[in-house]
Amino acid sequence: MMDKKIAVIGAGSWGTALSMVLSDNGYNVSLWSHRKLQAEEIQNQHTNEKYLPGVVLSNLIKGTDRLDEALKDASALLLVVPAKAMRDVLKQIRTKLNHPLLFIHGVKGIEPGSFKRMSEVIMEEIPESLRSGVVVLSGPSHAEEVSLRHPTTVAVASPNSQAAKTAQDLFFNHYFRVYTNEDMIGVEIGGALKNIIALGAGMLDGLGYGDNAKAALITRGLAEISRLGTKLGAYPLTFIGLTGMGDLIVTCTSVHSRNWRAGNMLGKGQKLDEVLKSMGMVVEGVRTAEAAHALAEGLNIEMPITTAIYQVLFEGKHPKTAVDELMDRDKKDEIAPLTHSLNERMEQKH
Ligand SMILES: NC(=O)C1=CN([C@@H]2O[C@H](COP(=O)(O)OP(=O)(O)OC[C@H]3O[C@@H](n4cnc5c(N)ncnc54)[C@H](OP(=O)(O)O)[C@@H]3O)[C@@H](O)[C@H]2O)C=CC1
Ligand SMILES: O=C(CO)COP(=O)(O)O
Repeated sequence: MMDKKIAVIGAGSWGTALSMVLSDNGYNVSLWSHRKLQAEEIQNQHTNEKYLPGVVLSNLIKGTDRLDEALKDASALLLVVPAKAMRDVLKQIRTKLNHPLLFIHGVKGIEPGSFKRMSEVIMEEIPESLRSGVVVLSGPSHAEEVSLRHPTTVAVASPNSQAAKTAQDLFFNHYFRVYTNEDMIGVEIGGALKNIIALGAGMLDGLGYGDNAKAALITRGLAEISRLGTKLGAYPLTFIGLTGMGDLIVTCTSVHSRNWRAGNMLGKGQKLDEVLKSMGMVVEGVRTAEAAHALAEGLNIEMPITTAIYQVLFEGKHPKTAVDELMDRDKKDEIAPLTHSLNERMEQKH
């Protein structure tokens, strides 16, 4: 049945966990992997041991390494590949598409080089006639916990409220509660930039600092994410929601987080190259730190924490020195700069 099939593009941890949510909701899922062996494992063994060890997948989830097969008769498509692979995968999809689909993505990153959000990349690569809407799905949601069907909340955001409602209907169930949101910019920026702060949280833990430092990092990290996001056109209140504060809490405090784990190794003195080699999964915060740093410089936005993490990642600064320098900056008012960007945003709206 045409409207009962969803194509999931990207068979890592998140693509696989979201396929489970969709199959629990009764949808046939075609889970596409760019690796033949992995597609065969999903199809024949009903497992994806590398990315979600110990989990058994429903018969409704079919593995394939053929994009045309994944897209055939699907009414919606969920993109869950690393941000740096998004444009290339979309170019491949474009050549196989012959009917309009709802494009949903669950990617928390910014395109390296262009510094574009994922929805911008989708709209550039897929002609309007071949998409019935573009939606981002984001929020505090580790794949490992979703695959155990533990209570989880996310938001689906799109300026097209009908598209967001359709995505909400696809994913909503008793353990996966989905809210709609119209602020796609805020949701994409919050989801991507929290990974930088999660790297910082891991570094603090690696350095042996405690909960005070972590709470400071999360709160002041959110302040600078909001500053940049608001300048890019986001609605300020989005950042205190699930996809802002919510995702910061889960990523900065959970051992499931790859960004936290990578940061933790860096804090303990390991080098970035060896950390990334040992992870075996995507650590989006590293490239996003580069993007956020460049965007902040271009727009003249103060993002001291992002800058410090960028310097640790790419300029060899020791994490302890970065913390010391952050603490020794000039005295500041806590709220005034936020009020300023809020007022600026309100003036733009009127
Ligand atoms: N894991 C989680 O809990 C969550 C993740 N996310 C976001 O989802 C996105 C995907 O992350 P996640 O699933 O965790 O990542 P993983 O590292 O677990 O998996 C990434 C998948 O994408 C594949 N891939 C890599 N490059 C390409 C390419 N060029 N073309 C096609 N496929 C490719 C990988 O294949 P290969 O095996 O060859 O590397 C792998 O199957 C990220 O943006 C992440 O931030 C969002 C919420 C939760
Ligand atoms: O975004 C996530 C949870 O909401 C997953 O974070 P990591 O990519 O750091 O594992």
